[in-house]
Amino acid sequence: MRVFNRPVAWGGEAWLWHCLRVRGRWLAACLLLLLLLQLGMTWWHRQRLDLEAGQVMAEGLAVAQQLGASLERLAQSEAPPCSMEDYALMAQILRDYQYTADIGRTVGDRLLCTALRGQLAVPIALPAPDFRLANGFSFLTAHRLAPRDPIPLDLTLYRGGVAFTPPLSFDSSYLAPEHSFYLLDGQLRYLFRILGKAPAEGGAPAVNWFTGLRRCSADGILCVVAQDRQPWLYQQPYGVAVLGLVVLGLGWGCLCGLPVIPSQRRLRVQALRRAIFQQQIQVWYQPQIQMATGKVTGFEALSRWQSDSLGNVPPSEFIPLAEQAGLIHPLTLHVLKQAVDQCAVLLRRHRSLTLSINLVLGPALTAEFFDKVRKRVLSRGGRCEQLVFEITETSAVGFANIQVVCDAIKRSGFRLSLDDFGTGFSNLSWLSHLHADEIKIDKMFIQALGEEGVAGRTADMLLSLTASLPSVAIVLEGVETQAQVERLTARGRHWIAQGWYYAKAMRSAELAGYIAQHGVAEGVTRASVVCG
Ligand SMILES: Nc1nc2c(ncn2[C@@H]2O[C@@H]3COP(=O)(O)O[C@H]4[C@@H](O)[C@H](n5cnc6c(=O)[nH]c(N)nc65)O[C@@H]4COP(=O)(O)O[C@H]3[C@H]2O)c(=O)[nH]1
Repeated sequence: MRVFNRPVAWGGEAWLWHCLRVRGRWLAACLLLLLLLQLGMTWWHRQRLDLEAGQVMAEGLAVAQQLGASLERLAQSEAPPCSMEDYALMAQILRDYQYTADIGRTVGDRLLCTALRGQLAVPIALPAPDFRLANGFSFLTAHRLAPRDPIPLDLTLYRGGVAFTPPLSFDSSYLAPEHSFYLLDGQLRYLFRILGKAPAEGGAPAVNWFTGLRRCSADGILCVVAQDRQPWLYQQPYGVAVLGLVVLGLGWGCLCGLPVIPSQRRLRVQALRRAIFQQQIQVWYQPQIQMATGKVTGFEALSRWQSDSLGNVPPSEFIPLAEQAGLIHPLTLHVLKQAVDQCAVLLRRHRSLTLSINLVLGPALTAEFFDKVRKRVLSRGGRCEQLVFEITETSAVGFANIQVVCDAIKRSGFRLSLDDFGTGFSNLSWLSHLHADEIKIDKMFIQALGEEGVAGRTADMLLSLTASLPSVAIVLEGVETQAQVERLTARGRHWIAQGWYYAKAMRSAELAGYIAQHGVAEGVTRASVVCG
């Protein structure tokens, strides 16, 4: 009997509900944090863009003001167009206003002269303006006056005067965004300046709210669009979605103890559960031998797990795992059924043979449980006294609990064996209180036999003690060598040995052959309890 650990009901569904119920507010907090972070970053980003848009707006307004003032001055002149006086004024204006590249006179849609070109031999017909403002100003963007002009100029027309400015002075919206950028603060930005086009009139490029902004002057004459050329992840809607998922995943995973990534242990428990319920756990049998005669008295059922994914897992690993994961009772049931069924013929044929089963103490080991086992044994033609339940004293579980289970075992007519005797917390009073039919001396003592030191002396003491228990069968575990056998038989007690010297655990098919070869010890079984 091993320690019965509290079963851990921790399936996928339970975990999900646990996370939702217990961790729901943490997840909400994560999302809120993400939202605040996003809002904060966007606010900070727009503040910077706003500042830059303000600078460009100031420049644009300066251009607009100078253009307006220069053309206003020309319009107020009384000098006849293209007269000497007029040229003098135009030259003065060119000097006064840095943004004005040239200035000229028009009549109707024809350009007659400019300050730099002088009187044109043939007046140039100007195309219709691109746009007009209510205040009488109209604009022509990127216009070449003559086919051989090196660059197109922007033209502003006002009451018989025309001012020439370099291209993009008041409208760069006709350029593709990737061609229109400024280098500000070492960062590449799109900056559009639209002079003379109120946003309502169209023409302003569409702005992604996350990556850019548009500012227009109060009179709507100048608009500036500032936009990041290489937006950050957090500025893009899909980026926000990705960030959201990452934060959600991390929050969920961390706060729920990362069960998303199944631990090695979880994987092992899952594999073990499958193995038990799909009956992949095999039961092997290790013979128990009457040392005096070398004949078989019985055999112990031992679980073997050859897992597809984990390979051969020894019982020392999967039995404790089954206990911790609450799977030990299903495992016991499986072993019991398989063993009783596989050994039915042997047990029927040899009434003195016993079948030993390991038990782990737990609440499922009730009188009803043993009653069901009893019925199964009887239905297969066996006898209750042929079944030995081994309990281990390795834990300080309440003695009262142990006694209840032991009483149920005895009342059902089965035999009771104290396994690994000497290693646990029990004291000798257990022997009298539990009415054990058998004691199994742990292999630790057998292997220490003859040694100097505590283990050797304890082994000696335990073996001497057995002499005072004539009605209890003594099974010596872990007998491995000829020397051990000789030493033990020399002590003159008819012990039963279970060890590799005689045989290792084997399949049921091999067991029949082994028994046939070595014979069955008669009359070893003690009290014959009638159970059915
Ligand atoms: N070094 C050495 N070892 C020997 C020798 N002779 C036998 N053994 C090993 O000693 C163990 C005896 O079983 P146990 O004391 O009940 O100890 C068992 C038992 O407590 C537990 N166990 C095994 N199968 C089951 C099971 O189906 N149910 C439960 N509850 N426990 C089981 O796992 C323990 C270990 O089982 P196994 O690995 O099969 O190890 C077995 C057996 O293979 C020997 O000469 N030398």
